[in-house]
Amino acid sequence: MTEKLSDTARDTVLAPLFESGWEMVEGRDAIHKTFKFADFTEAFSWMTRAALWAEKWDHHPEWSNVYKTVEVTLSTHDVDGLSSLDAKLARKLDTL
Ligand SMILES: C[C@H](O)[C@H](O)[C@H]1CNC2=NC(N)=NC(=O)C2=N1
Repeated sequence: MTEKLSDTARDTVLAPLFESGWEMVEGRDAIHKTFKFADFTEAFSWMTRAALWAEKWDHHPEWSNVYKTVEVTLSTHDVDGLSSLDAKLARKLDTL
């Protein structure tokens, strides 16, 4: 069962993500990061790899792509806020 991140978990789990460019979305319990690539092919192939992880983990990003930029917001809709699944997916997106 997925649960909202506790205050203590937030300190340990979110801190490294903030270091790598993720930030809280204003007015919402969600995190956001802008990913920039060399060109559209790089951006879209990264999205394709990301989509396979999202599907494997049944946890999906809110995202949009314009040319070589991908805007990603992560939140867990089932709990209306951040869960460990968002942190897990964020870490994966940072390494793809
Ligand atoms: C039924 C299915 O498991 C759920 O709707 C999953 C699918 N992907 C999801 N993705 C995200 N980001 N949050 C969810 O709560 C969620 N729930």
